[in-house]
Amino acid sequence: MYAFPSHTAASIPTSDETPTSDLPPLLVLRPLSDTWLSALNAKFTLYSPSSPLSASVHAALISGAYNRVDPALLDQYPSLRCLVNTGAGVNHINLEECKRRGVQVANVGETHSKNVADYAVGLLLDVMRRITMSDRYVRNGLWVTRGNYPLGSKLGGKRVGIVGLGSIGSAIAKRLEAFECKISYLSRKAKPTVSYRYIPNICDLAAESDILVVSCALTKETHHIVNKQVLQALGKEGIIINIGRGASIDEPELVRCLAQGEIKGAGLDVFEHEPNIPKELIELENVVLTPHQSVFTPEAMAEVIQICIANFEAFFTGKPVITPVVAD
Ligand SMILES: O=CC(=O)O
Repeated sequence: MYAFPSHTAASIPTSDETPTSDLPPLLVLRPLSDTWLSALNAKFTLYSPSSPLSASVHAALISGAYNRVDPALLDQYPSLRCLVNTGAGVNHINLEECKRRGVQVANVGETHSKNVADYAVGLLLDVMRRITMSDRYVRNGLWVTRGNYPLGSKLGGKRVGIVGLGSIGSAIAKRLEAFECKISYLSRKAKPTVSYRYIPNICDLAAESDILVVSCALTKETHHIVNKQVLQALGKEGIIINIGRGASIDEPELVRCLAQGEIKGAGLDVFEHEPNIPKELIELENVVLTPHQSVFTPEAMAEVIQICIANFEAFFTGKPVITPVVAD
């Protein structure tokens, strides 16, 4: 999922039982690039999970890709009081268990929202205007032998249903307003501050949309929120975009609907069992597939490092973390 290059957590110089620095100790439970390592090394003494002292460290850096934070993991590190997650989604963290054990949890707040929103619009334009498909067509020499590629559809003016109008969904809506799209949304509650239409039922939202964009957090309530009925309500001309979490869509059902022409196309950056993607999906022409990368830009990464450091600095000076995640 998170394609951070180079170092793995195991390659962090393991501080031994006699710390040689006064910098606060930090357990690193995720792979790190050189940029991360040098930024963190300047502020903290880094411990890898294999360090004999790891069980006594109070703060840890984690990521959604590698760390399911469940009672078993928390048992291994009984001294932990602060976890900072380098992403936005926290479906891999048992927040109630953290709360029960007095572990503060932070993520990176809204840092990723604009990047993810740009990417969602990019995927949508790609699917509708068939950009990747046309690229394949040209590369395969088919322009010469078969002539022009079939027309894609216009995005402007389409009805877009946004599932989850949090900071990512709102940033997507704002971008799509510029395309004169008609925006409706589903979220836990209607948002009095927005003018978009609130449709509290997902099947109704799909039935009233040409495009469904999934941008909600993955929770018990949103697991497979897009199921067979929703896809059927979206209909044969419908397009689905997912930049949230794969398991918000019933993936086998999505593949079946795409293959049988029950919906028109999909742009997917997330999947149910990453990095594994159903073979049938890969074989389909009407989809654009990318490897869970909507958050990644160098600009976002620089910001993420600063936010993670600021959270740890708050924790180590006895203050609450600055971008807390709270259990519902
Ligand atoms: O998917 C990425 C994130 O949760 O930040």
